[in-house]
Amino acid sequence: MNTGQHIDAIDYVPSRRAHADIDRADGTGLAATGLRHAYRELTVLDLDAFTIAPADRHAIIGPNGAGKSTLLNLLAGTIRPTTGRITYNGQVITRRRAGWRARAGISRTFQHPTVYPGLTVLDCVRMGGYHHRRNPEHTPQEWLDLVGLAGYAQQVAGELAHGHRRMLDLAVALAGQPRVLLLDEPAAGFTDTETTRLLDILGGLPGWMAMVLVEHDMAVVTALADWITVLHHGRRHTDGPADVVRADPTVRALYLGAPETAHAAHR
Ligand SMILES: Nc1ncnc2c1ncn2[C@@H]1O[C@H](COP(=O)(O)OP(=O)(O)OP(=O)(O)O)[C@@H](O)[C@H]1O
Repeated sequence: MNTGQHIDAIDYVPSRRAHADIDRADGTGLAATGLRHAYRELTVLDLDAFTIAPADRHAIIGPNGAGKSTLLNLLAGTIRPTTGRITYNGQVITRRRAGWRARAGISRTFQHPTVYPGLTVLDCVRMGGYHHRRNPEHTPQEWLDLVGLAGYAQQVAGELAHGHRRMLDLAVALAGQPRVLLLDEPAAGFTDTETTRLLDILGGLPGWMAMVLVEHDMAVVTALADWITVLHHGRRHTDGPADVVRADPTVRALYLGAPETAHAAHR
């Protein structure tokens, strides 16, 4: 066990979500065991287990630097764990790169969207769905319609405003026809109108699509998630059904601050 200074600050808490959840789903789903990530000697994430079964809507919350994006990056394959194992539908994918995982059904959006800035909006979505080009569920234009960018198809992606760029990032991820959608602060920097639109879009996605949501905005978490994991200094502070975690006095005191919103804790 690593003894990095970050991690020692909080007790180890086993997940309330058993690996039986994956078994219940006939072995399908995304599962990590003994997942640890360190930068040099500093461990920034240390989780015994983390599982996503089909149709799960799972939010990861916690203060800045808690390890939320690190966990998402490990699941997406953007970074590799220092130790631990990740499986997807029973297959070990720990060393698989992000592109391989996207083709296998694990797509993600970014905290800072990195859409192909020189391509048109439409071509970005074509790229996102490239591996399904012979048998797409929807055309690129239909994905743009869904996210409200129908009128921007021929615009250069790098010239989009922040909110539109985020929506494009989502369309690119969806064009990959994910079974697991990883969302890194999808509502960050959005106006209330854009957040409402985002919630409509995400709430309208097929029920079988699993979602892992890193988000500071508790209104978004409440609208989308049925399960919450609270990370603190890289460890699971607690997890459980969304309403139970939101009512937990320690979570409220440590993280939520003012009722109903986490924004205050992050500003
Ligand atoms: N490339 C890196 N090199 C060194 N330390 C890093 C690196 N990336 C992240 N960290 C550290 O890892 C810890 C976890 O970072 P991470 O981005 O996962 O936190 P987070 O919970 O997503 O935070 P936020 O809410 O601010 O996005 C932080 O202490 C951060 O400074």
